[in-house]
Amino acid sequence: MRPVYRVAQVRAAESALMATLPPGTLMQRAAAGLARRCAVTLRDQGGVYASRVVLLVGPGDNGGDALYAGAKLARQGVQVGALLSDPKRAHAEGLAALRAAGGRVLPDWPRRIDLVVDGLLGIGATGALRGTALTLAEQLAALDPRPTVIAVDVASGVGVDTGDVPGTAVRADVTVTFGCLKPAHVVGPAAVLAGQVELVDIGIMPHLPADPALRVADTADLAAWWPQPGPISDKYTRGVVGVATGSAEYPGAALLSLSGALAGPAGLVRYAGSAHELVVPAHPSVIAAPRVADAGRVQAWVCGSGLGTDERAAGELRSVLAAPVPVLLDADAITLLVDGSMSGELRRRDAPTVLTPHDREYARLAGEHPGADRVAAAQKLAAWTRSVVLLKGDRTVVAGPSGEAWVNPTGTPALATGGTGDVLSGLLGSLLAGGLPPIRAAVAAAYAHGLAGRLAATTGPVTAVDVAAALRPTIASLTHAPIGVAPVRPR
Ligand SMILES: NC(=O)C1=CN([C@@H]2O[C@H](COP(=O)(O)OP(=O)(O)OC[C@H]3O[C@@H](n4cnc5c(N)ncnc54)[C@H](OP(=O)(O)O)[C@@H]3O)[C@@H](O)[C@H]2O)[C@@H](O)CC1
Ligand SMILES: Nc1ncnc2c1ncn2[C@@H]1O[C@H](COP(=O)(O)OP(=O)(O)O)[C@@H](O)[C@H]1O
Repeated sequence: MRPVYRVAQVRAAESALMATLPPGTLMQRAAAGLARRCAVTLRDQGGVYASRVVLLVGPGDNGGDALYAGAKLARQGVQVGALLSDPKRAHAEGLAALRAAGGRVLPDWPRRIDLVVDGLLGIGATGALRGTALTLAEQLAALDPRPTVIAVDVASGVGVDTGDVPGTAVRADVTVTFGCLKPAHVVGPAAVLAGQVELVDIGIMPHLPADPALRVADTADLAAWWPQPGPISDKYTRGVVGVATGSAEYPGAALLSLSGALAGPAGLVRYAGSAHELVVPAHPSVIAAPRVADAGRVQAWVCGSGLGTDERAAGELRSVLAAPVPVLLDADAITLLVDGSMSGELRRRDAPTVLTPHDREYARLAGEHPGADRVAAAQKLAAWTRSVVLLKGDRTVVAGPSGEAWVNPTGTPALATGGTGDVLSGLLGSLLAGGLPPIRAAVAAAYAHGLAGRLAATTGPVTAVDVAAALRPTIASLTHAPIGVAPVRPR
């Protein structure tokens, strides 16, 4: 797990550490890491010596980092020029260091540029870019050919704590950040503008709180969490997932959510719904019944996609909500919840509930669009519904009722195609049935689903069927599941 901290947490940790160090130490550490990364990029592009670097320098310490890094590069033979957004307020010592190393302040953009270092704004940014900083960012975006851009700490113009992009912002190829990740690196449209994020350790980690604002799962988490069968497992002890999706009208939703469920760790998949005669020929291992009440015992239910919103569907949803097991609600189940008649059943549930809305479903449930702060939006709905909320998107957010929040790093636009949400819900339900706590089940499902989308995209345009098929190799590689039979050693 990689922790992510908000600006106030970072500032507090930095202050605590700075009190123990000579003034300027942290900026020197930051600038050294930044200069190292710039030199690597220049080397990859053909050479450091005599390459041309433009520093965009704002009025704060972010500009100071850029100036000191520029001074280090100038000493390695790089031609470094600085464009200042606010010359009177540019970091004076940094500027003196740049000049002493042979760098200079530029009156305008030079013609040849190998690398731009964006030091306009860092964690002191508020709102959309304005003034000369905005002009410089617009001019940068218009450069042709586009030079490589390395952002200092964050790409200028993004909402650091939210990942929102309220106006024009710099698009970076690489962001060199200091101390820890911030939300703008991992969530919302800002995450895309960050490019590849590299973390420079400046020593603040021990001063950061144990409880981060946000967490990002990694492959080690997935390997540790994914339920695995053991020698004494049977199909029931591995967990049984019930899938109440699809209908005679929308049988595809049933087939897709079942294919997601069948890729998960549950030992048995049951289906309940009016598509029951259609599902068994496609998925012979599934036990199918017409209604939830006839389906038999399960350890988790998945309900919603393709279910419809008629009386029959509402009745099935009531049966699912009444079950004392974890329940995942998606699509039509969310629509059915919106009219409020089942909100009592939802709030009274003792067993966990997971809601998986996309933005329009979120707006229907919450009465407002998720807005600029997607993490806060997911946390708010989670607290209000006492559920785990998986808010879908390019960087899917998972939040629990206690405020714990995660963001998924594996998403891909290839998943923006009909039915992939059904595959996700089936997989997530199987993880719930397999015994994973609901936040972990949601995080793990989104992670594997994103990777499966990426894998499916390597062989052409992606459909939801391709994503479901790609789940198997993805999960095998994530969980190091043994493939084949271990060789028996001759005695
Ligand atoms: N603290 C530490 O220990 C370390 C910090 N480090 C570095 O410091 C960085 C933070 O520096 P910082 O606090 O000086 O803020 P920073 O982002 O450079 O500038 C803010 C100024 O910009 C302005 N401004 C704001 N919004 C604007 C907008 N939308 N459009 C235009 N202008 C806007 C605003 O001025 P205003 O005009 O509003 O008065 C404000 O004064 C951090 O990201 C990291 O790089 C590293 O060295 C490691 C150690
Ligand atoms: N632009 C995008 N980039 C990355 N992932 C996306 C994008 N658009 C949608 N997704 C993902 O694709 C899935 C779509 O789910 P959903 O909207 O429920 O579709 P459906 O109802 O057709 O199955 C979700 O996992 C979502 O996070």
